[in-house]
Amino acid sequence: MQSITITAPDDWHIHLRDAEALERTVGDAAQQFARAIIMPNLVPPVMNAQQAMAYKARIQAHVPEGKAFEPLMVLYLTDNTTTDDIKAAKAAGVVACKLYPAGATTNSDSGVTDVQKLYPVLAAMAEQDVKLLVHGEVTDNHIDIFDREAVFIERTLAPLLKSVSGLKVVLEHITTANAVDFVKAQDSNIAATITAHHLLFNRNHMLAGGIRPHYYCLPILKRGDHQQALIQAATSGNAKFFLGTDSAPHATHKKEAACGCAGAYTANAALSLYAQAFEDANALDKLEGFASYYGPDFYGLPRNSHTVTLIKQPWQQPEQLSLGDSTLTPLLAGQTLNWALQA
Ligand SMILES: NC(=O)N[C@@H](CC(=O)O)C(=O)O
Ligand SMILES: [Zn+2]
Ligand SMILES: [Zn+2]
Repeated sequence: MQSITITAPDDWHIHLRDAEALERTVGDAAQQFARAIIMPNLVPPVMNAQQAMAYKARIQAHVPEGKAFEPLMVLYLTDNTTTDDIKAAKAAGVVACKLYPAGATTNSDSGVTDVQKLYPVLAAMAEQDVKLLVHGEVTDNHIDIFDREAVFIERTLAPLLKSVSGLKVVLEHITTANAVDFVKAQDSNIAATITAHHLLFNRNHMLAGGIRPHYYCLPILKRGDHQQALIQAATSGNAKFFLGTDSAPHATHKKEAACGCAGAYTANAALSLYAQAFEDANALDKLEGFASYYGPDFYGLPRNSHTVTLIKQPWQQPEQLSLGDSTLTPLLAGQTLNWALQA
């Protein structure tokens, strides 16, 4: 049987939510990954060190017996974040802050309305070596949803990088050739995460032959040529591109709705999905760098010392998974996945 053994991977962008969701989300994440960057878009958001540490403890309480899983905590930047918040966060072990342009995505209403006003806070982050993680989309109604990432890069990210020096920035869940080209052209302080679903799918999967809400996430799936650029970047061995699932649970009834929520749940099958994408690109030998080396290297953390093995053994992605009192539909529900994580 074909198999591949790699250094244990980490997830550099995941949504675990809170309360009764944690049993599902933490269980799945800990099965697949040794560490994860925990997104702070709770309601209300994780805005200070104290909230981050309390959230971390709630996550840790749900790590299954016998599993080691380290949540890496992130603050949610608002118009009111101060340089003192950054110092306190750093002292508490928070590794990054997340910039959500207000209104850009799920639970981003408290996000930043004017990024320039935040430059002093970003400068404090650079000084303290707290990373900036960015949801890179503009929110203007008149900008086409398929162009929002490219416009954000030009209009917001490029000036930000020129104005705040020394800041380490991850452009999260990139979806376009524009983002790939931009990140490649910057110095080593700028990197990007790529999801499994943006490697495996393009907007045809979501829209041709019927509208498929479980493929709807933000930034939205783009044209096939953008997908090809992402595959090329992820499998190139360029250390600026690394794994971030953006696994984001929403109850099934909230996705299969007249106004469905944005987010794809991939945590329970993350490594199977990435292995498929890399195999399809004939690049399984590049999976370890992408999944297990470049993330910790960028964050200045040690690589994991244990390994995991993936075997080519078909299994069926469940139709539904429990999520507290509700159910969620994972990506590719009911379909056969070729790669399995060895227990
Ligand atoms: N990616 C998504 O479509 N949704 C994420 C938010 C985000 O990462 O933008 C969520 O929290 O549901
Ligand atoms: Zn996002
Ligand atoms: Zn996300």
